[in-house]
Amino acid sequence: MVRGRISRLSVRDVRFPTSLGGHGSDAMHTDPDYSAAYVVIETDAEDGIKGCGITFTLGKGTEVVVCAVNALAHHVLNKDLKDIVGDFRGFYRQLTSDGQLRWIGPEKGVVHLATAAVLNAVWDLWAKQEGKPVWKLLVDMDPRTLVSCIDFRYITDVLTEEDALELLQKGQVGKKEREKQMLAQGYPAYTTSCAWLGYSDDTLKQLCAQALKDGWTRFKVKVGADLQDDVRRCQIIRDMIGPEKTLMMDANQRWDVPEAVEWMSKLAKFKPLWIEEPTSPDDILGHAAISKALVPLGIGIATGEQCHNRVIFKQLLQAKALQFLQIDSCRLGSVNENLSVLLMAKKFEIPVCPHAGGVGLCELVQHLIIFDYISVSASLKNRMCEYVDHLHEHFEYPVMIQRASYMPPKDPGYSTEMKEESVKKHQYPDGEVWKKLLAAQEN
Ligand SMILES: C[C@H](O)[C@@H](O)[C@@H](O)[C@H](O)C(=O)O
Ligand SMILES: [Mg+2]
Repeated sequence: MVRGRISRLSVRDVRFPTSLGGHGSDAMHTDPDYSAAYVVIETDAEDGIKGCGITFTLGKGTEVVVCAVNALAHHVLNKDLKDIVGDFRGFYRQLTSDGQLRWIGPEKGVVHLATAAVLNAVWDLWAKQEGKPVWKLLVDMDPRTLVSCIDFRYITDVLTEEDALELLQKGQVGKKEREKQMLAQGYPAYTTSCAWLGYSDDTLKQLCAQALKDGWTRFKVKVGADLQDDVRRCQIIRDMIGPEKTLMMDANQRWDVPEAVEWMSKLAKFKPLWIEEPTSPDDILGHAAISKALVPLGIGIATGEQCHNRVIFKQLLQAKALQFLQIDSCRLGSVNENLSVLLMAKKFEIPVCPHAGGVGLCELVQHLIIFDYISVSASLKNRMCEYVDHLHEHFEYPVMIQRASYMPPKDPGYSTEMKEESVKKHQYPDGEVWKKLLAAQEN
């Protein structure tokens, strides 16, 4: 089924001026322009099918990721897709272990974001050629093939190939029923879109009222910049959603460890399910200390959107530093590395609640979490996938939300293909949208 030699790779810098409306803003990222390094790979096969992949960025710096994608391109060009996916572990290893490029990683930062964009495009291409959405490609794949996509280097002390195989084989039981359930009911979601930090109280109230009308029952609010503001905003939301609905808080790495504990003790009365990214994403023991202090107050720790790689996730799990694990489809090395993290989370019995606050992240991560439910976790307890209501109109296959749940995508691929018109308009700095904005800034 898999065909063609990769004949072309292009990468573009696509930016949306979301900062103008405060969309996506938080305590650390006060002016985010949701952006992507957008990769398209083509083959010499006659079908004309292209693979599209993104990694998520915030405006400035997208051009750096674009450079890194170009630096990785020679690993992909002129390769047969059959050879890539036939030894996907080897290919992942080749990309992440480039003897020169790994010096500016390894498996972290810009070069890893670039790896994600390239691999996301490969998964999109593979799934499109198979005529299946990525989640279904994964669900239908036999456990041995799934395991052959994973690089177990650095994680065999907690997850060996044999462990992974065993977990996936166990996951086969009841798979058909769970797939049916997903197709009928979808995967539960929560919304972050009402309560970005840059929104006024009026906007917050209006969006929250609308979200309640639309059936949302789980809400995330940004905190961390100013305690009085947090108290006021959390009070507004809690009053509006009532005591039963779920509230989460997200500080985006704003605090030191003692400050996180102190601040959250003051917000505990709003009964948050979790505090997300209370401190530096690299501080594993710091997260463990915060977790130890806050779990008795009924507050869990969630983190992962800026977790470099499977090694850090391994240590967060080993150190009991998190109660909710947030995978990211563009920060980790695509499906391959996410598979290893889903399996480690299963082993440690920690619920996975993916990160999706960005452009295209909802589109991608829905595939991973639907696969996780059907083939790995088999549980919805304490689990939900983030949703943000921004920029879906720029995608060829946008997410479908019904009754506050992600409905499994049916179109082949990874839902990553962007509308050419949108890409052209938003390309930085020459697209129509940016030409206008940059000219206005000059005047
Ligand atoms: C800058 C971005 O919008 C972040 O604030 C966002 O990803 C956030 O942390 C989230 O959890 O959705
Ligand atoms: Mg977050």
